[in-house]
Amino acid sequence: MASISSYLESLRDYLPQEVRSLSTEKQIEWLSELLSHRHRHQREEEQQQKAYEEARRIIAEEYRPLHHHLYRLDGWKVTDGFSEAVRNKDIIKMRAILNEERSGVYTCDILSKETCRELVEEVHHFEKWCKDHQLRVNRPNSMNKYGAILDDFGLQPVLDEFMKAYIQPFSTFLYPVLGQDLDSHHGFVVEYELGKDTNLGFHVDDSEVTLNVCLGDVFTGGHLFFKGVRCDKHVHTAPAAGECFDLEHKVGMGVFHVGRHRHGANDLTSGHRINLIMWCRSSHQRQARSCGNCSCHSPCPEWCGLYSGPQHSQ
Ligand SMILES: O=C(O)CCC(=O)C(=O)O
Ligand SMILES: [Fe+2]
Repeated sequence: MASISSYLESLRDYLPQEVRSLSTEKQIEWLSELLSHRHRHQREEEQQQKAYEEARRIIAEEYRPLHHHLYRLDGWKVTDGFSEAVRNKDIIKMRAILNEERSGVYTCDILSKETCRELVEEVHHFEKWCKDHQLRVNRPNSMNKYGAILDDFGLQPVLDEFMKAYIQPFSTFLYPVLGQDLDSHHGFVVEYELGKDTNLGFHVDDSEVTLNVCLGDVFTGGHLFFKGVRCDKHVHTAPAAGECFDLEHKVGMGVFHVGRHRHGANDLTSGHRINLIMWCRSSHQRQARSCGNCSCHSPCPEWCGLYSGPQHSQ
């Protein structure tokens, strides 16, 4: 008991105010509850991870694609302008096919209608297969109850190739800091329909650069909204009026933006919208930004909308 008390003494400054005023016994009770909650949570996470890996194993062994050619890059039809610009990494041609909607957000026609339709069919085929095999479809992230992770059913290699062949050439010159050295991705679709998910809250992506391509369908509303690029330190600050704008989707059209460009999706008012999202990441960028185990001392970087000149980290 004596040693626990001395532990408690050393922890005192880190305990919440309301716990500090409790008796030693109550403090011990509070701490053991906290620890067992933490253990339960950890066990649940481990079990979920195991189940996820097992599901991926079954999918890899048993899932039969609907459109086999989508699993090879040459099976994806991109628009002529896009493929021509990218083929020779011709910056003038790449610039020419891009529309800069507002600072840092670019659009261009990327995927043919046929590839968009086939991707939607493949996702629905996979979801039906999961249902028939009583497997849970993993959702892209905590914000979506619908949609699917494309990397889960065999599209990871082709999406990696897509990132290297098509996204990297654009991001290299569009985003001189964050757009370099993309080396991994999270590829998924988001899906909206009345009665299901209808919008997406304000957030930043876990990516250096994001490509968002509208695959379908027929819908109204659901515009993307943007509210300025921010670093970790400034992510909760108010946007300036000039940083706020909406962007309408069009089937086949892709939107490039940095992951730290705060955004979301407005309410869908009718129909069905499904978009392909590639969160492209750079381990090199992440390492360069990290500050030991935390980001609290990192100075505000130049790409942040609130950058105000060089500062000294302390
Ligand atoms: O609904 C959309 O098109 C945006 C999706 C998005 O921002 C995301 O999944 O990170
Ligand atoms: Fe996003």
